[in-house]
Amino acid sequence: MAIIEVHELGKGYDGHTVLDRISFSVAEGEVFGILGPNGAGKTTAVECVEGLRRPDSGTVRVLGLDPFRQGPELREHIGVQLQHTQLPETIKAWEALDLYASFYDSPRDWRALLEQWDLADKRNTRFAKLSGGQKQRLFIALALVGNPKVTFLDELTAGLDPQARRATWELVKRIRAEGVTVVLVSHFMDEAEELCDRVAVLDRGRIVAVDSPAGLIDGVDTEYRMTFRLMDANGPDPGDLLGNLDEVASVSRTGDLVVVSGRGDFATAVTACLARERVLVSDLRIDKRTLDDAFIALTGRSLQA
Ligand SMILES: Nc1ncnc2c1ncn2[C@@H]1O[C@H](COP(=O)(O)OP(=O)(O)OP(=O)(O)O)[C@@H](O)[C@H]1O
Repeated sequence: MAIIEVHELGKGYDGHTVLDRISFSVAEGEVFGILGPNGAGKTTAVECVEGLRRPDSGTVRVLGLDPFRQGPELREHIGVQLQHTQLPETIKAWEALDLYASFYDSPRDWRALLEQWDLADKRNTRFAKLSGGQKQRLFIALALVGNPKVTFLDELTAGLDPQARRATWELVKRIRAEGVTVVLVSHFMDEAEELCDRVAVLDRGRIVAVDSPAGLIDGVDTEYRMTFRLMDANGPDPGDLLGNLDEVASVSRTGDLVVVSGRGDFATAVTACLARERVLVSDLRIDKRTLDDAFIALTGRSLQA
């Protein structure tokens, strides 16, 4: 069952279109990613769905409610972690939870949330004195205190170091395991690949694909990419040698660096050909396609650029 339905949602600022009639739906219980580069319109889209911004056109329904017109009713059932959530520096962890709980008719017991998110010994610690990871867990607890059916997490891991990001991913998996639908806004491919059941790829205000991460990767016409350096830059041209192999889709060269993409028994075919032609190479690396490759295939540019 769809818990969120977005149909032809349009939004612009000062005559400039930011969302160009986007449509997607989110099923109950899934982790749904909205993925795109900075400025693609992700926050605008999600804030229209949360009822925080008024769409110019189209319809949005969350749990059957219109977020803008039925905001107060809807907010009883959603949990939101905004991109730039802040709390007063001196508020204690328990006070923040108690305050947020007071906004809802049937909140969860925040004492249990403190336990669950490993903050029990920090209940009297002021917000400013919490570590980055503890603040992150407190924000998640705050997003869950209203006992939501859907929670929105916007750039949850921006600014965190790799270890803290991975720890946060585990938290998202825990939210999902509790049966809460998660809408995750991110510009990190690896995060979406790890966490999302389905992803909407947003680029310049348009949705260019909605699929599972594996489905998006399958859509890329090549499976592997090999890079290597030529030890003799004046030797035979690798494009001529490799370009005719059935397994090879493309060959590009910049100086002594060669990038070859292909599918099937690609690595064997390429290395056998190089050996046969006595082409010596170094720094050889083979990568399997990732969501980033799918994004490049869909939009013509990298998300990480
Ligand atoms: N309130 C506003 N008034 C005017 N322009 C805005 C407003 N909010 C966003 N924009 C513009 O709309 C575009 C999309 O912004 P939005 O924050 O939705 O993108 P985003 O994909 O979430 O980007 P980021 O990852 O950088 O947050 C940007 O060009 C931004 O400058």
